[in-house]
Amino acid sequence: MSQTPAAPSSKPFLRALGGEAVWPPPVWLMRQAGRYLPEYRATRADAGGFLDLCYTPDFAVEVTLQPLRRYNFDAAILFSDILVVPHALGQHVAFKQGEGPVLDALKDEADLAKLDTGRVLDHMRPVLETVAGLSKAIPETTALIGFAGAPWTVATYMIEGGGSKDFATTKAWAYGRPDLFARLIDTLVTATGDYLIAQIDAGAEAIQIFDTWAGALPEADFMRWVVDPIGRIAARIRSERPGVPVIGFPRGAGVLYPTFVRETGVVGVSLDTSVPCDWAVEAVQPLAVTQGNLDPIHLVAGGDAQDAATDHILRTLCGKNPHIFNLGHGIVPQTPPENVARLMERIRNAARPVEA
Ligand SMILES: Cc1c2[nH]c(c1CCC(=O)O)Cc1[nH]c(c(CCC(=O)O)c1C)Cc1[nH]c(c(CCC(=O)O)c1C)Cc1[nH]c(c(C)c1CCC(=O)O)C2
Repeated sequence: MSQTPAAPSSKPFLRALGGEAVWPPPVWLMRQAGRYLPEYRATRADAGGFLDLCYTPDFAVEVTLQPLRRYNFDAAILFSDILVVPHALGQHVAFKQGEGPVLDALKDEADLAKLDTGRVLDHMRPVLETVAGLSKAIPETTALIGFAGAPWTVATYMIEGGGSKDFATTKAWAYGRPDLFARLIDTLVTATGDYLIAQIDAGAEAIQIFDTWAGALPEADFMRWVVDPIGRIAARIRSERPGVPVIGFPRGAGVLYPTFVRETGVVGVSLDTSVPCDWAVEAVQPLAVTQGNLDPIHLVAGGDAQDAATDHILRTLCGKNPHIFNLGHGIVPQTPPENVARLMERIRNAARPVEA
């Protein structure tokens, strides 16, 4: 029996992930829902705590839609956080205003043994309800992105008990007790895979896996703790939910970006701000659909410098090869919303570069 090929999507973001050099390039911004928007701050105040916002579908749907209303982005990203996975596994997680996340740090084997993958999907019910609500609420041409943190980055928060400058405790586990650390990573691969498959079943059309701290590891450990776990999650999605594109974000991977793409099999890869665009055209675009990589601080500074940096990405990464316009990391709270409007206008009105 021959399979009917899927109808080409009317969603520019999904067309780009399918390999089409869409013009103007589809655009969304990492952390597009957040504190730079006054309407986000108002909803967050109504919700109470940050986790209440994540676990109350009406609020979470509302804050996901807020940046779409202003800027008509090509994709919506589920409003949640990467740290709902440790929370779902039974670890204590809190978000303190002005302090960022605080977790009860995992100290030993006994703490590891308490993590329970069996409770993840039940815990995530409200988040999955948000995904289902969003898939009905977003405009027809907007794609819905589900996401999770990568095992390595999530493990750093679980072991350090929050943010960290040098990940010294996590690295000491990874290097000194790789057997124990592998158990944590395996737990996260299972929980994250279950959670992402459930997001797809609730309506997510693409998945992004955030490995914010991938660049902290030397090569051999990058292969073992970044590439291998993300590769296993991506392979599971390919086999259990074929056709749903996965975007990896191995922030700080540098010259290992091509290796990351080849070894994980991701369809898309998000380039951080430090990746030179001309290098990415040669080294990464033949292997995957790229996304990125405007410095989020350009959206703070604004003006001609923002325009010039935007044009550089449009002229190099876009037009010839499929590319999704985005930032190289999340938008920051001090961003003036009018600079995002300026960016959108610049991208949507740009003339397609003439092919050399
Ligand atoms: C490392 C990481 C986290 N969370 C995330 C990452 C990976 C991406 C990256 O590197 O930026 C991912 C994330 N966090 C959030 C989203 C929502 C969707 C979106 O992008 O719009 C996404 C995709 C909401 C959030 N997650 C958080 C906020 C701010 C919370 C508030 O309203 O006070 C938002 C909107 C809190 C958070 N969450 C995290 C930290 C360190 C903090 C505190 C620092 C900060 O406030 O930015 C962990």
